[in-house]
Amino acid sequence: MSNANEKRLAGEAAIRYVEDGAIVGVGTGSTVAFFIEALADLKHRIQGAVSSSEQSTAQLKKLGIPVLDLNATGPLTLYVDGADECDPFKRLIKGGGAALTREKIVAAASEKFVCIIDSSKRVELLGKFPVPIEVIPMARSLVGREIVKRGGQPVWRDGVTTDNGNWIIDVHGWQIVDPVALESELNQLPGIVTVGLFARRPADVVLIGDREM
Ligand SMILES: O=C[C@H](O)[C@H](O)[C@H](O)COP(=O)(O)O
Repeated sequence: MSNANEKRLAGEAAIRYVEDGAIVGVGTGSTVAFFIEALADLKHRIQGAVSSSEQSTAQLKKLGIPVLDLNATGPLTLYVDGADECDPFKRLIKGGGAALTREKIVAAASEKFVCIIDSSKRVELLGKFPVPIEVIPMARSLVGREIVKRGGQPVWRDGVTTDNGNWIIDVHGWQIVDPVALESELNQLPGIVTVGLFARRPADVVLIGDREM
């Protein structure tokens, strides 16, 4: 089966976690786009969605799904999002689409995180996909030097500005044996807004195509 078909199946399968009357946390990316399409069929049964990016907001609005402000909703029951890599413990690399900061916020506000992927995203060890890090622009070089000290090769995603007005550094060359420790350590560095490791708060459910991992 092609990756696109698996993404579609995963997006559609995640619908079974949506409860009547829910406010659904919605991630970003090509897999989530299938979920949003399927969610539109249920739009009269939900209150709306909290979006993790301008891209998802545009799609949600186009399909007539109300987009709500996280500050007004309180905790969410469900967050659905894709990933760039997923290890056997449901720990993830995210941020290939530069939406990692809002994604991590909405994930943190949600009781259950359902991650939807195609089988190419499954790995034993995280790190083949470069780890995205959102940085405050003036801290780009500082953060880059800190990454080099930790054995990574930082590459500035030149030309990309996040929805929050920041920049992205992609870190190549890490084989991440302890993603929780690395995420915690990087979170302490001045200038880093968000690390694209979702290990301290991994997914609760991973759907690869329409089957649960
Ligand atoms: O910033 C983007 C997100 O973290 C996406 O969830 C991730 O890049 C996966 O995207 P896709 O579903 O397009 O492979």
